[in-house]
Amino acid sequence: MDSKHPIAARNLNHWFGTGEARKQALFDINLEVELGSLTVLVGPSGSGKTTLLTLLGCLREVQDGSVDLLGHELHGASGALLTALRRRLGFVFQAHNLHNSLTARQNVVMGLQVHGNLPAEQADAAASHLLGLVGLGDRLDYLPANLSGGQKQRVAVARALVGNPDIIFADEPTAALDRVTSANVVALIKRLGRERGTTTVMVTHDNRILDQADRIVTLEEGRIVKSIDANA
Ligand SMILES: Nc1ncnc2c1ncn2[C@@H]1O[C@H](COP(=O)(O)OP(=O)(O)OP(=O)(O)O)[C@@H](O)[C@H]1O
Repeated sequence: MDSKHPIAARNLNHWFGTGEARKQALFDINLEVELGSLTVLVGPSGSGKTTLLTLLGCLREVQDGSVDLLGHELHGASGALLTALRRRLGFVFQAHNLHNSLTARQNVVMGLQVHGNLPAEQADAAASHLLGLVGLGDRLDYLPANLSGGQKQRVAVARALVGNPDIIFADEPTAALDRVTSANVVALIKRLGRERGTTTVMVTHDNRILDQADRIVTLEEGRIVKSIDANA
């Protein structure tokens, strides 16, 4: 891999549908993401942000062009390689996909299980620690049904981060969070970037996050129309 860029997309195009209904959603996307940085994708509804995020995150098949992720080409990659790469990624999407029969802590522990078998005590401790960091230290044993939307979102954030991923992909992760919690989540992501070189790519319209971003990439009608390096 180009060690400075855990993600590099080149001449990336993407289409949905077939025949008459076939419609191009992304046009000639070129993007390099710096190691340990926070990159934010913005743009109007339907501009292709989620499509791009899911392509970079191995959640959608690359049809045309190239994505180099952690030193591996995703275009034409085998299922086994994609599975191995996904284990190195953390995802926060709006549909939290929490398990309703598991407590907050057990849900976060699930985020560790793809990484092999940590002793249960250590896994519990890591999950409790992360839940404490997102302000849910007093809700460890609550079921999702007894948590608010914002609290469930925080559980999803903790689950994405607990496995110490190389890259975090997040779609509006702070949408349902209050100001303080949102700031905490962003501070945590920034700290992971500094201390562990964790790279984050996030779709968001949250101004509090835009202020903290290293790069802001604007999409319009499937094209990158602006890319601002906030540190330049
Ligand atoms: N599964 C799909 N099948 C067909 N078309 C799709 C599919 N997913 C997205 N699209 C289309 O691709 C384009 C980009 O959608 P995408 O969800 O990436 O936009 P977005 O910028 O994330 O929007 P939003 O901010 O509303 O979430 C849109 O025109 C959308 O209708």
